[in-house]
Amino acid sequence: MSHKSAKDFFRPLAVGAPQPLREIPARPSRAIHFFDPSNEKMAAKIPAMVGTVDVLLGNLEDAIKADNKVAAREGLVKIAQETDFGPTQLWTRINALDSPWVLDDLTTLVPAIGEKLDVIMVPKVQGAEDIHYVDRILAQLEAKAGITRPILIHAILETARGVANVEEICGASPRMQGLSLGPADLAADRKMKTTRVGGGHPGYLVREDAPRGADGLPDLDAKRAIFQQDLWHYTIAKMVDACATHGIYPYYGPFGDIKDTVACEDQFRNAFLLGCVGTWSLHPVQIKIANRVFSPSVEDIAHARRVVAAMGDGTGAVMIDGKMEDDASLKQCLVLVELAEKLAEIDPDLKATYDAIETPEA
Ligand SMILES: CC(C)(COP(=O)(O)OP(=O)(O)OC[C@H]1O[C@@H](n2cnc3c(N)ncnc32)[C@H](O)[C@@H]1OP(=O)(O)O)[C@@H](O)C(=O)NCCC(=O)NCCSC(=O)C[C@](C)(O)C(=O)O
Ligand SMILES: [Mg+2]
Repeated sequence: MSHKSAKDFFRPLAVGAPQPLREIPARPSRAIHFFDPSNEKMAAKIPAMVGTVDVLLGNLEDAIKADNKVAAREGLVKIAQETDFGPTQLWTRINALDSPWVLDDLTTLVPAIGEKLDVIMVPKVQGAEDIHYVDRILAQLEAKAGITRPILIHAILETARGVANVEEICGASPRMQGLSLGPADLAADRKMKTTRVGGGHPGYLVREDAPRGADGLPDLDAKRAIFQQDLWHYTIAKMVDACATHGIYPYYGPFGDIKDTVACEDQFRNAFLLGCVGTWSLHPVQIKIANRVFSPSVEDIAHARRVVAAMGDGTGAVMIDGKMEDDASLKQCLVLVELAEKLAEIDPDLKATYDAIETPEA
């Protein structure tokens, strides 16, 4: 595998293409809300959703019928041209690189709405070669269309090979913005035996030991607690490490059981706690869940500010509520405080909530 020299990594890949970014901005993206631009009823709702969700994503790939692929592409162009997105980001998910639609997706979208598109999500990414292909063609199209800032790339991990190559994918281009989990395709590709779109599985569990009976032997008839485990823990943790290593952002992905808002919130929170910055929303009901979960809680911010106040110059160790805090726990607290500040910039309700927190004397 040949790698570019350091001096060439940030060179545009086409004459006249915009300068690649040296750092990917940490823009709030708690919910990436999917819509089908060929579905007129759904598309009509999009302009009113601006400002209520961090990212609106016009989906062109799976979940769009083959007969509607052109209508979806054209519908997205129309919505993008007619809508002022304000603080809300506009993303798209293009068709897979081996599909008959992807070339037209790119050559249509970039000249028509390239200035408005923040991020292009590429499905079923297998390795760095897929990112290199999209990277070069975007540069050519941007140069031709006179686009002034680079369109970023987001890869969905939904094949075993993609997961195995996750680090080279993250480092393949300065356009790489982040990664999402594609649990349905990934399960199929790995031959996992779940038929669900994300979420846990009742068969994937650990069981409490049997209690000892009067004879000192395990009572195998006793009722024992079981704890469902997270099928996606390994992959999410791997994604988080790869993204943090490369300065880009990890996201959960779809939760297909739309009606089970409680389990959805649990799955999203697991991802938040492990380091993800956001998730997908497939239905309007999931936006509120994602915004709540991926915004630090009032309790977390109150605690974090106390630690920040108590730690002074950040060195040494102090006791707060019986617990030791030191340089490292200060850094943990700063992750939450800095995230809250970023979110408060774009979410006035959240700003009011955080502003109202009284920070007691340390
Ligand atoms: C699940 C579905 C079919 C239920 O659709 P529904 O019409 O049955 O739902 P509803 O509750 O009856 O809808 C209520 C209202 O909300 C609207 N609505 C409903 N959804 C949306 C939406 N997203 N955005 C905006 N509006 C929406 C809908 O049009 C309706 O409007 P109305 O009250 O005026 O009649 C529908 O919500 C939908 O199609 N969602 C998007 C699905 C999607 O994008 N799937 C692909 C991503 S997941 C994936 O690809 C996997 C992955 C990563 O690749 C891998 O793991 O491998
Ligand atoms: Mg998929």
